[in-house]
Amino acid sequence: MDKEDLKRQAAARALEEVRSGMKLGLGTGSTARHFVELLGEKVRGGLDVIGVPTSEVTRADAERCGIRLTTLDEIDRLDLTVDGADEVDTRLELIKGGGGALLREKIVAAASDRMIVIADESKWVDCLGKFPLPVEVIPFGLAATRRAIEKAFTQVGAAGQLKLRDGEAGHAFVTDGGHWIVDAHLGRIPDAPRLAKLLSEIPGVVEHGLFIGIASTVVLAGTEGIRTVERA
Ligand SMILES: O=C(CO)[C@H](O)[C@H](O)COP(=O)(O)O
Repeated sequence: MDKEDLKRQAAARALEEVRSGMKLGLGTGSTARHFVELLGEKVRGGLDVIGVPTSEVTRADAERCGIRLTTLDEIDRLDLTVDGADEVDTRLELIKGGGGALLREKIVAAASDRMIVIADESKWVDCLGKFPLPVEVIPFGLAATRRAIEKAFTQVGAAGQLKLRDGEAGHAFVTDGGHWIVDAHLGRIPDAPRLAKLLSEIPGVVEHGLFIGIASTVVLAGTEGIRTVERA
């Protein structure tokens, strides 16, 4: 079974949690896209839901699939967000933002009663940090912001290279919010909750890819089957 099959299986399991009338956060990335496609099939079969997309790419996918969309300005809370992740640890702390949508993903997940993370089992780790940690930054004063980010890493005993994410034609990658992303190649993040707090205090940092205490459930699809882990 290839990875896309596993991602789709995880997405299908999460879909079992969706009921008519729900307001849903729609994640970004290849695994979340499977969920959007499967949800679209249900919607075409009569399921009545409304979604808030976490990126322009997901907005386009959802529209193509016939899913009704709204915004967080028009509705209050969401019942459920289903999204992928780049890494998940045993405390259900996440690294997200490989696809560059971390800011909207975090806003949407935080506005949801539940967040289900869907992933293939390769995303499950003992310690976060092998996947480069995305940090969304304001272009103004980038060098100063980078220094502050590096200081935060030192404070938690982490170290590694910070690389500005490349976009098209030699330009920096630009997020849906018009910001840049620096990816931190740390290898290991010893204290993710503390690092999350420190990064949030840096003025030039818009958001970071550490999702702490946000995911309620992780659905992991592997060759042995599907495993569901709930946050303690
Ligand atoms: O955080 C994300 C996008 O910003 C994605 O959820 C994350 O990168 C996982 O993507 P994929 O399902 O393609 O592995």
